[in-house]
Amino acid sequence: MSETDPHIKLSCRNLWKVYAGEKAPYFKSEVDGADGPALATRMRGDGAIPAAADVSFDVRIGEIFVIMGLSGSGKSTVVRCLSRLVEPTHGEVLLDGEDLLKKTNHELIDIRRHKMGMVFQNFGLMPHLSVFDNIAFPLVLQGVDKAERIAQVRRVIELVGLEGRETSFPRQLSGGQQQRVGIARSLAIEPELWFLDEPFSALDPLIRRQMQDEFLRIQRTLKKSIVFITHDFLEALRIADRMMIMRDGLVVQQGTPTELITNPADDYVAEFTEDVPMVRVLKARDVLDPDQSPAPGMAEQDCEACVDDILPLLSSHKEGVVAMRDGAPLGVVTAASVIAALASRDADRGEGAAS
Ligand SMILES: Nc1ncnc2c1ncn2[C@@H]1O[C@H](COP(=O)(O)OP(=O)(O)OP(=O)(O)O)[C@@H](O)[C@H]1O
Repeated sequence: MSETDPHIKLSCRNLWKVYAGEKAPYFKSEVDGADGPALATRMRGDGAIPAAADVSFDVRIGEIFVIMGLSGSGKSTVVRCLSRLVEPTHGEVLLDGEDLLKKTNHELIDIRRHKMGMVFQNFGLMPHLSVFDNIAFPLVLQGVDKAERIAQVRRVIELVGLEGRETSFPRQLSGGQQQRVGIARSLAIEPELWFLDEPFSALDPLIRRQMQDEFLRIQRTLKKSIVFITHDFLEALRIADRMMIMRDGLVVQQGTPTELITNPADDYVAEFTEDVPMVRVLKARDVLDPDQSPAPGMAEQDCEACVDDILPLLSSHKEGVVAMRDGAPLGVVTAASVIAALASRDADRGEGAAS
């Protein structure tokens, strides 16, 4: 059972959120063991909105779990249900095996204040407070004493690279800087669970990419358990350990970004992934020629490296690059082996989407 699995931080089980439920009430007995898609269709027919319909997934400790889907597919609803900012209609949300839906309001506030960090697309900063005070705010709510507060705010300001801007007000900062404040503020309480709802979508592409790098750097240090919403598959590809695609409140597919790209469940998933360049998906281990033996002096690269990262090496090492796993050669990547693999994967992808 997932709730006893020590690797799982958060487990969302058969979660439903039905809006307009007062017009068309749906009770526990109806959703228990129901066929999610069929019941969601019936609800819509009755004028209700099943914004989350039988949603189940796990977030493992230290992983980045990405939720994607078109506008209105239910991503924000699900994430808000995880912290009960939106009250679920039915289901279980297990944090370290304990059901948040069974907590009292008082217990919930305490869990949110001490265990959950949230970052939103519109930054959500308080305009009348300085950078320092914005970041300190959740610590004030927690009742952390002044000396500890100052030390902690300084720590997170350094972590996100905002030294020197402590006395600025949000209006004096660029979008990227404002989001750094949002990130620092959410990290100040050292949350175990970190929810990010399209945190970078308001930023221009260059800053967005820098912020993704920063985010990954911070995550390598802090190893939080993260739920991250995005519209952008390339962003998901860069950051996700695993991901989930939603449509009309339902989960369409879950897997690693590579699994979704190479084996999309349907056309909806395939459309999200169609612009993704395969050189950023395929790894050395996917494109090597296992029959070619490494020659002495050949360049080496880890078998998990992206083709995108190997191509520059291949241009200066025409004889090929040895793909290594745990210090042993797996095979040789050559220009010909890369081209052959790309051609066959593109063909597979075409078939997957068409079927
Ligand atoms: N308070 C509410 N009352 C009624 N319906 C709502 C409410 N909040 C959300 N919905 C509906 O629930 C569905 C899912 O909305 P949600 O905001 O979760 O989608 P989303 O995937 O996060 O969209 P976006 O990417 O645009 O933020 C939509 O049909 C929306 O209109």
